[in-house]
Amino acid sequence: MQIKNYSVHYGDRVLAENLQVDFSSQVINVISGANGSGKTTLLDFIAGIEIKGAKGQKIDVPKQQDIAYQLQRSHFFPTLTVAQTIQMYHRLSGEAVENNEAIFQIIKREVLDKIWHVKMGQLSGGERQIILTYGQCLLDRKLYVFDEPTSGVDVTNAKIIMKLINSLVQKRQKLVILTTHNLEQLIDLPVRIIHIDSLSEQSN
Ligand SMILES: Nc1ncnc2c1ncn2[C@@H]1O[C@H](COP(=O)(O)OP(=O)(O)OP(=O)(O)O)[C@@H](O)[C@H]1O
Repeated sequence: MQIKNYSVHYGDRVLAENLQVDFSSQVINVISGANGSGKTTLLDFIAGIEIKGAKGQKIDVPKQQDIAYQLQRSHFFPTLTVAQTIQMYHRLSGEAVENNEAIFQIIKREVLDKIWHVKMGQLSGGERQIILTYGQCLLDRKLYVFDEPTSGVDVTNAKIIMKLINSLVQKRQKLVILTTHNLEQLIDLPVRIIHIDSLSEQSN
């Protein structure tokens, strides 16, 4: 998958100019860069959120209905329990993936079962992030996009989230793109790091 001739202009401010970004289906594609460098803007563009000022050519980007996009600090219904939240994802996706993939069963046993009847609004930020990532990974899509999925998450929970995301690539041959400021959490994982700032420098 590729984005070509990608430019973002906000008035006089040029965030990107004629960039080309290639994504691989063999590894986790990680977009890194400073605050405000345009990581979320690029994810929004890929996911089909229309952004005034952004344009580019999408090559082999799946249709919008084949993309799962998890926003940064996404919130779910705070009064639903974990069980009800997972049930909602099941209604969207069926239970086949959960039953076939060992990683789901491990996380269910080690993390979810302990908080199964707790309301989403009562969970810690890190716990909520695991539930939402778990739910996203239950969906059966071609492309999965995660905006800072481990932001504000402790080391143990970040590892769980990254294991889930990695299973999309390794076990289910899905295309995965994520952004992060925590490159150290990617050690030992098959990743391709795309430094958005240096892409901009190359095009200047
Ligand atoms: N509608 C808009 N008009 C002007 N500037 C905008 C608009 N939308 C976004 N921006 C600017 O674009 C820049 C890129 O934003 P973006 O959210 O993509 O950054 P980011 O790399 O994801 O940052 P962070 O690491 O802080 O999450 C920011 O400086 C933001 O202020």
